[in-house]
Amino acid sequence: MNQEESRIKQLRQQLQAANEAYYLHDNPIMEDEVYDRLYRELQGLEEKYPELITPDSPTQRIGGEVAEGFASVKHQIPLYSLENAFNEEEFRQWAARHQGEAVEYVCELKIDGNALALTYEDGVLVRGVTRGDGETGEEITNNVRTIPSIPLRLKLNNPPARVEVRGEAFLPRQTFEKINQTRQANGESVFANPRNATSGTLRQFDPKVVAERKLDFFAYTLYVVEENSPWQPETQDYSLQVLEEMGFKVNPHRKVCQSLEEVEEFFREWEEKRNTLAYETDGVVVKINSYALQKRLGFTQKFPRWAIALKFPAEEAPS
Ligand SMILES: NC(=O)c1cc2c(N)ncc(C(N)=O)c2s1
Repeated sequence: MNQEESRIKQLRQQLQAANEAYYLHDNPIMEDEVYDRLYRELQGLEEKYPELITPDSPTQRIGGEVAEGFASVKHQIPLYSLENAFNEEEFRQWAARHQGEAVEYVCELKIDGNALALTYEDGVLVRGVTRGDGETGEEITNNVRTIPSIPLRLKLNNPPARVEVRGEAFLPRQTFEKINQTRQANGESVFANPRNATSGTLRQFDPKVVAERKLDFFAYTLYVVEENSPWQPETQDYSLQVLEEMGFKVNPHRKVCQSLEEVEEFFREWEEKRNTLAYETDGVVVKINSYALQKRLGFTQKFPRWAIALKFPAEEAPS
């Protein structure tokens, strides 16, 4: 490897580490002007040696020309919807349907955004698709690549051949407010809420517009497609740990619960605290932790039997 190649490799590692610290851990390790200088040096070297450009280089996030439209793509693994429970009684009824097993639950915050399906092959992001109707979505890979908290390459040395990740793209409240202020200043219509603003942004034809909006992403489902991979998780809680190791942002406010009472305690805690968060959450997703038990319970026509969304009461509109 000649001197320029090793400099390119070093710059990519430094910029990737800086991105991760800033976007995943909200803990910058580099001043902006240093980042910009290193980024420009990498761009210069890649312009000089275009054959050395790789799809996961930090300079390749805002690629693609303006799309004409989005292709329809069938999800390899459908994105399921969740059954809702609006009160404790409905939650208890759901739990009674599979009671009798010593069940461990995982409670996660339900993020009020737009679900995305990501596909990685040999550790590299190859496709990003909207939820659509759960079976078929829109292929928006160039837009997904601009989301800083979505890794272009998994941080694993020996990644599985194929990995499917699901999660929620969202806009933190402050980012949402800024977008609406800009739109208002430009005489454009404003978005009603962060979820609509996220949806409108994901379906922009110009990736540069998407990049400016700085969408964020929490991963919450991992499918390691090959059976005997060392990364094959057996529980939801372990899946979330593997997703973090892979370089995804995973919501930290989650809890493994050994009883229904613990689940209800987690729900009440976050019903109280949710307005302290930088993003909107409309409930708690409760899943049975064991994948073996999830598999045994399976799905109804519409929902997994092993998960439920406990919805927070709708907030009073500000008077
Ligand atoms: N429709 C679904 O299956 C889900 C939807 C969501 C959501 N909006 N936010 C968080 C989770 C999660 N942590 O599992 C899920 S799962």
